[in-house]
Amino acid sequence: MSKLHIDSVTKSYNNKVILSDIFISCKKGEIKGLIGRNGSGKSTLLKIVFGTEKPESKFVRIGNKVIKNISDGRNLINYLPQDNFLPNNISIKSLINLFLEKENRKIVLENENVKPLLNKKNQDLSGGERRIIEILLIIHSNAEFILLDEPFNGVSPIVRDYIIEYIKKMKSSKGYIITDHDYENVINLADKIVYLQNGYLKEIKDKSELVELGYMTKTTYNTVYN
Ligand SMILES: Nc1ncnc2c1ncn2[C@@H]1O[C@H](COP(=O)(O)OP(=O)(O)OP(=O)(O)O)[C@@H](O)[C@H]1O
Repeated sequence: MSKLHIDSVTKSYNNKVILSDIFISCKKGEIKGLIGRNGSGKSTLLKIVFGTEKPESKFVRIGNKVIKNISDGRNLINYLPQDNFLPNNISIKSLINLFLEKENRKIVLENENVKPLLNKKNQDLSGGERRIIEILLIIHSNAEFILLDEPFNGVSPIVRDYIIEYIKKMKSSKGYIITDHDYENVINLADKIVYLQNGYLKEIKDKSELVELGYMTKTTYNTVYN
């Protein structure tokens, strides 16, 4: 079974260590939830794994293949950035044809949420509509491992639920690392939760640890979980 193995990730900005010798792995069929306070380095970690940010050190491997840059990871790892990444002035239909391999297009072209948008241009979509298109393009790429940076950002509850169900439906064929401030849904969706703080990753075994770690107040925890 394929496994994404990420090791020895170290990154500093302006002499401040953001990531200190990070290790994280993900198996096919597994969803890892990555949470942490604002500025803890979650996006930086995902960008480094994908290859758009340069670290001081990293070791990324899928199966026996070492991934040193974006081209090594082509068809193996894909990444949904926090911010919109699709070009403007191009119809959604053309974007689907451009981004996806032929065999993966039909399922997206025939998706009930996508169909009404096919002839619209990217810049004419609402934020939530754009996020659905972006997520579907990433999930239906040939990549075996998917990194999702704030997939629920700016989407209404109904769209968020749709995305959650969609990821669950697609779970068996891919591995996911997901980060989002919608921690409740990340926690519900993920098989394992890791918490990033002060450059280190810690596996969360019990949600109550999130209070001890200062991620949420006891009041919020009691309101949400008790
Ligand atoms: N290009 C950059 N130059 C300098 N500092 C940066 C740069 N990119 C990120 N940082 C800093 O690195 C830290 C981690 O940023 P990052 O975006 O990875 O955090 P995050 O956990 O994803 O935050 P959020 O949850 O707010 O999106 C922050 O303190 C940020 O200011």
